[in-house]
This record gives sequence, C-alpha cells and structure tokens, in this order.
Amino acid sequence: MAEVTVKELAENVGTPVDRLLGQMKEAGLPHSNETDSVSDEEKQALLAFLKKSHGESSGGPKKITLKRKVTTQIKSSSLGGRAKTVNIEVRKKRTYVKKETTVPVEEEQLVSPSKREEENAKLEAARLREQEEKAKAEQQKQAKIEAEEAAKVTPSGEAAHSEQPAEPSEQRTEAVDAEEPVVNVETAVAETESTGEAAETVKVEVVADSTDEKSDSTSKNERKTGKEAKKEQVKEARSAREEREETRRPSKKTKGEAVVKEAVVHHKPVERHKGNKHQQILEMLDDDGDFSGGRRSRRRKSKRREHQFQQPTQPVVRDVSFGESISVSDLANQMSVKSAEVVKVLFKMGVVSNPNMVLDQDTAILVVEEMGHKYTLINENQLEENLISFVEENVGEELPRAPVVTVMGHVDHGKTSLLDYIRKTRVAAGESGGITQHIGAYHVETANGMVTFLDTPGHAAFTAMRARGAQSTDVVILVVAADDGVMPQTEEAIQHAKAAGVPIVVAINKIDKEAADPDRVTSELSAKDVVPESWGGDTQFVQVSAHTGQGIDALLDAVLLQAEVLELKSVVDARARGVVVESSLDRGRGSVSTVLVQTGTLRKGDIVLAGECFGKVRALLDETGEQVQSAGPSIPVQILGLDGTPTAGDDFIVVESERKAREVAEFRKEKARQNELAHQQATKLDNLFADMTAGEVATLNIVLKADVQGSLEALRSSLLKLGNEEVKVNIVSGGVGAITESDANLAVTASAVIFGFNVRASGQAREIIERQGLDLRYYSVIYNIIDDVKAALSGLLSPELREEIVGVAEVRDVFNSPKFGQIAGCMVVEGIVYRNKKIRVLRDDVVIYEGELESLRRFKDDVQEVRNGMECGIGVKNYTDVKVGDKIEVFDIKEIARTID
Ligand SMILES: Nc1nc2c(ncn2[C@@H]2O[C@H](COP(=O)(O)OP(=O)(O)OP(=O)(O)O)[C@@H](O)[C@H]2O)c(=O)[nH]1
Repeated sequence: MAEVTVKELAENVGTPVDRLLGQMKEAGLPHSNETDSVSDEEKQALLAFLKKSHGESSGGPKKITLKRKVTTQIKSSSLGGRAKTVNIEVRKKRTYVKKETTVPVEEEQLVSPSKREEENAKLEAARLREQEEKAKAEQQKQAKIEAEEAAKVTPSGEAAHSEQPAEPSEQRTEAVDAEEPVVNVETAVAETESTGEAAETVKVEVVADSTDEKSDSTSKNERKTGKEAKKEQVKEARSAREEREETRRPSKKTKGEAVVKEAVVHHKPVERHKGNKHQQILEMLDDDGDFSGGRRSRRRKSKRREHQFQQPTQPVVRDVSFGESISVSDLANQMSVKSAEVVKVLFKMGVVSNPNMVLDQDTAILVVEEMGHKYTLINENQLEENLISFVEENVGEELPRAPVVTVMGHVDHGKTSLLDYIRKTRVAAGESGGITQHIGAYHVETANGMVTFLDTPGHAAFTAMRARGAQSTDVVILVVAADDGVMPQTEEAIQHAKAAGVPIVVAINKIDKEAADPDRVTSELSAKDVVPESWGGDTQFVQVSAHTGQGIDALLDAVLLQAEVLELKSVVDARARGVVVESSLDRGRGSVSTVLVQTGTLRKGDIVLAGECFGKVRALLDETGEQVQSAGPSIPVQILGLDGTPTAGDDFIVVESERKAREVAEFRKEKARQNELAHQQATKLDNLFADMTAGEVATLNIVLKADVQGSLEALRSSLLKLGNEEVKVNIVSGGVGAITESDANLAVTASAVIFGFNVRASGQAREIIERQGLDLRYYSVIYNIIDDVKAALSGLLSPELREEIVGVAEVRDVFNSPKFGQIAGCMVVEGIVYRNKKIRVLRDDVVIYEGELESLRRFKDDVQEVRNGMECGIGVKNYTDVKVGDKIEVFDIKEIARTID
C-alpha cells in the first residue's frame, strides 16, 4: 500500500488534521505536520493504539452464548426383537451479541482503504460524529474538561498525551456503552419474559455487569423506574379492574380461575406478565375476601374459633320422640350418644340388645328416663290423621254428580260391545281375540246427563279394588246374554255387587239374536235374588242389543234413574280426592295413572299423593288423550308426573306440599312393608292356626285348581272329608285350568291357601301371590295334598296348653330399697329363675299371687336368669307382700299341637 500524507489520511477518514495528528502523537508516532507521510506500518500502529484506547485489548466479552442440552431416549424394537435404545441429545444455543457501536470507524477505514469502503466509512464516521457531538452537548461538563484537556496538550507532554487525549474517546465510549447495554438488557428481559426463560435474563444482566458498572447501575435504575412504572400500571389496572368488577362481580372468580386452569391444562409455563395479572386478580379477590386465599385464612380463623371448646355447665337434656317402637340406634342418635351406651343401659335393665334391636315403647321410655332425657310419644297415625283433617277442610256446596258405572258379566256376554256402542268407538275390534285387555275409564254424555264408565276386564279389578276397600262404583250394569243365561261369572258379579252394596241394573243383551230368551234370563236371575220390579223386586231389567243399539237409551235412563235415587252429590270447589283405577309405566311419559275424581277438582300442577306414590301433576289427559286443565267429580283422567305406579283401588288425594306428600308416602311404604311381613306370616298354611280364636270353628280356606275335572272332583271330596267339629275345610273356589289373577285375588279376600294340582299360576297371579305373600303349593300326587291339609288342620286344632315349672326360689330375706321398692333376697332351689317368665308366689304351697318379676339381680347387676344354688334379689311386679319363707315359682306355658287321628 502506498504511503499517504497526514492530510490525505485525515481527509480519507473524515477527521480534522489536528485531531488526527494528536491521536498519532498519542500513539507515539513522530508525525507533527500535515505533509508528513504515513507508512502502512505507522497506520497499523495507529490502529492498534486506537483499538487499545477503546478497550479492545481488555478482552471483555462481546458476546455470550448460552447452551442448553436436553437428552432423551427413544426405545425401538429391531427386527430381531431386541430393544434398541437411542439417546437423542438436543442442543439449543442462544447467543447475545453486544452491539459494537463504539468502535471508531476510522480504524475500519485504516484497514480497508478501498474507495467503496472508504465512502461507507465516511458515512459511518459522519454518523458517529453526530452522536459524539450530541453526547458532548449533553455532557457539558465533560466537554469542558475535554476542552481544558485539549488546551493543556503540549507537544512535549508525553505522559499527558498518553493519558489525557484518550479520555474523551473513552468517555465517549462510556456514554454510548452506558446507553447501549441498557437497551440490550431491556430487550433481553422483554424477550426472556415473553418466553419464560428467566435464567437467560440473569445471564444477560451479567453481560451488562461485566461490561460496565455505570451502565449496570444505569440499567438497574432504568429497570427500577421501569418496575415502578409497572407498579403504577398495575395499580391503575387494578383500580380500573376493581371498578369493572364492581359492575360484573360474579364473573371475576371464573376469570381468575380460568387463567390458572389454562396454564394447567396446556402445561404451559404461566407467562410472567400473565402471572402478574393472575396475581393481581388473586390479590384483588383476596381484598374482596371471597377467593381461595381469603377463604382459607378465614377457614383457619373459624377453625381456631371452633376449637375453643367450652365445657357445658350442665347436662344437655334432649327431647326424644318415638312411636310404638324405635330401634336402639335411632334412640341413641336422638339422645346424641353412641348405640353402645344404650346397649349398656339396656343390659343393666336386664335386656340383652344390639343397635338394630327394636325396642317397644315402654322399654324405650325406661331407657330415655334412665339416661336423663325427656321423651315425646308420637302417634304413628298422626300423619294420616293430619291428612284426613286437611281433607275435611274440604267444605263447600255439594252438587249433583254423574254416576260411576261398572259393567260386569260373564265372558263374551257383550260387555265391551255394549260400552263400545255407548261411546261410539270400536274398542272391541282392536282387542286381541276380542277380549278386553285393559282397565279404562271414560265418561259419556247422554241426552239425560253424564255417565262415567269404568271399563274393567271382568271381576278381577273390581275384586282387587274392593279388597282395598275402594268404593268407586255407584251402579253395576250386569250384562247377561239373552241366548246364554246366567253363567258362573254372572253369579260372581252378583255376589261382588251385593257385597259392595252397589245397586244392579240388568242389561239382557243380544236381544236381537234368534235364540234370545229374556224370560229365562229373568227367572234365572230371580233365583239368584236379582228380582225385576215387575216381579215385585227392586232391580231394573232392560233388554238391549249392543249390535242394533236397541234399548241402550233405556238402559242409560235406568242408570240415571238409579243415580237419582242414590242422590249422588259431591263438592266441586275443593281439593280433589278419588281413586286410582289403573296405572302403568309408559316408556316415554313415565308413570301414567288413570284416576277417578270423586270429590273436588283436580288441576294441573296439583301435588297428588296416591297410595305410596306422589308427585306433581305434569299433565291431565282425558279418555281421548286430549290435555285438560282440570277434572271435577266423577270424571276419570289420566295423570302424568307421579313417582311410581300406584295400585288400582288406592286412594288419591291432593296435598298441600310435596314435602308432606313425600312424608306420608314414605310412612305408608314402611307400614305396608310391615303389614306385608305380618300378612305373610298369617296366610301361610303352617301358621293358619295362629289366627284361630278359642271356641270358634276354625276354617281352612282353599282355592283349588286342577288339570282335569276328574282330579278336581277326587280332591274336593277327599279334602271335604277331612276335619271334625273343631276344624273344617272350605273350598272357596275349585276349577280346572291355570291359577289365574282372579283366583289369586279371591285367595286374598278369603285368606285362602292356593293348591295347584298339575297346574301352575299365571304371571299376573304369581305377582299377586308374591306381593300378598299368599301360600301357593303345587302338587302332582293326591295323597301329598291330603297329608299336607291334614297337617295344617292339626295346626288348626286348639293346641293343648301345658304348664311347666322351670325354677323355684326361696325367700330368705326381705328388704326395701328406696330405688327398687321391695326386694326379696332369695336362693334358687330348683331349676332356673328367668327374668321374663311368669311367676307365682306360694305361701305354704298355696298360690297367693300370680304375676311377673319386676327385677332380677345378682349383687348389683340386672340379670336375665339365675341358676340353681345361687342367690339373687327378686322384685315382684305390683306385689309388696312377699315374706321370708315364701317360694317364688317360675313357670312356662308350652303349647302341644294335637293331630287328627
Ligand atoms: N248378535 C249380537 N252379538 C253381540 C251383541 N253384543 C255382543 N255381541 C257379540 O258377542 C261377542 C262378545 O262380545 P264382547 O263385547 O267382546 O264381550 P265381552 O263380554 O266384552 O267379552 P270379554 O271382553 O271377553 O269379557 C262378540 O262377537 C260380539 O260381536 C249383541 O247385542 N248382539
């Protein structure tokens, strides 16, 4: 490279000649004139000096590279089936470069003298100069010093030269440095904050540290002010948010939680600024005192408060309420003691118990008193009584109501056809085999008034309803086919109607038929005590034809006339009450119950209690399936909304509240369960004798079904031969074929056992048998039936009662205890003295008192029994005249069953 003069070099780098000469002097070069030539070596020397003066030689880090290494393993199975583990190392590198803005451009120009580079250098130098001057203007003091230093400069001042001229450039560098790293740090912080890499932030701050103390402090200050600014922002945001929260308070918790949730769900590190936000929300919520932190602290506080136990100053006396019986555990619960406590007390009273044991009312009272509590006796029927009184509030004007009619008669005599004709719909055609499969109810308008029909499939439902004491029918239409006459089911219908005290209107049907013989029917019915008015009786007979419609109007008139005689009236404006006709579970609609309103008006939305079911009436449907808003007396409706399917014949009633309905329903369920248990015991063949009352002729009622007529007759005669003057067999019903629903219902009403000889019960019959706990027995050998009945009748014979003395105690001493009254100190001389068995007091072997023991104690303990040779204390109930020398005899009564020879 060719040599240049100082002036040319100054022009090339865009620096004043004087300044360049000064720098050259500092670098130890001999140049003092602008015309002096500068060699390449000198240029290099000047460059080295300048670099040094700008701190390059200090070797301070210009860049920091952060490395992160993550090693993971991947396991793969090779073809040979051997697992292969591959280590994967992921290296991340991040480099932070300190901006090289302070390097004087002159130096670059010195080493790159080409024209293009020179121009670039010029531009860069110009920019630098501008910055430099700016810095100068800002730091006047430094400029002054610079000026002073410049003035001090003397050509001989080597030392001064070597130090002072460097200062301005150093300071200049510092000034730039002081700014640049701050910028860098802030950017770095912003970067790392947004990615959550806090570690990098720290490193970058170190860069600033190592670079320049001043810059660090400045950046710290700046950061500090930045923090304060943030604080201010947070505060502002907080107050703004608080204002916003005031207006839409309910959403704040959700928002705060949502931030956390999001972070958790996506496994993202919570961003710092978002974290701050979250923190703010938490803080705000805490301020409000209704978020977790606040709650927790409050809980802690309240816990502390709870723990401050205060000993009660006097024993807590609790009021315990129970009915006829209560279990030990329930009693304990009510007294707030452990069951074991009650068991202990009972044990002291001589009763061995367990928590599940049910105590009778008297025992429960003793326990409660013993434990120092009060008791209230509950009338268990209170609920029902309350319900009745609630219903009796149903006062209002009684208005005439439509009669409710049940059509009964033998199979195929035309019941459905008759009803079909009356309501002008063809129900019969739609039925399988023409037999009515459903129980329904509907009302029809006639020219003379309204009539409600209960459409039943014969007598079963009527019997079932009757068995539950449901009096739903006002009039029975007895259908008898004029061509067939009185048949078994006709007779049955008559019996049912008479038993229920329901007037009959006879419809002699199929009068259109050639074979019709109404007179025969009339005479046959008269023989059954159904006598027409024309023959001096009180029953209306109407000849009808369900096919031609002949006599149907007359029949309806007869029914309405009968209703008039009955003076059927009912309150309309009152809470509804009535009877359940049928109910079923519909797949789409749930429980669907057909009910007949008997009094009052049932409305949509009413709370209905029907038997053991209850619910709010969701919808009311009439017989055509149309929704209605209400139903008055004698109107049948379907109700939707009950929680179950009540049984046909159950009463339904509108109650004040769902709570009340539930309470009574629960009570009824429990009662029914108990009744069922009791009933199951009573109707078992083996237990029948328990029902017998002394002096009466006991009867074993049997419903007998056989496969063929021959066996039926054989069985009937054999069974009827059994028995004597004390017991007898009564075959309530005997027939050929399967055991039907009707048979089961009959067995319920007659308290009969059911025998099936080579026949089985139908599904519906089995359901009733199971529900009612009837005794059903299947046989295939006649002698087995006879043997069983003989055995049952043996049970029915009055058992022989024999007395057995089980223990004797001699009275050795008598004393009075203020707590237990008179106590006889005894020695057991025979057998065992039992606490719960009957006793007699004998004086000189003559019975002077018969009764029970009040207490039996050994030493201080109540005991159940005391054996021979042991001493005991006996308190005799209601007897205070025991003397020394008396004997207390404990006896048992044993029943010895007799058999028929
Ligand atoms: N000729 C004539 N036939 C009748 C009359 N009434 C009913 N029938 C017929 O008698 C048969 C039995 O009629 P239903 O109405 O099904 O008799 P039901 O008593 O209801 O029978 P179940 O449903 O089985 O109890 C049918 O074939 C009817 O068409 C009538 O007045 N005249």
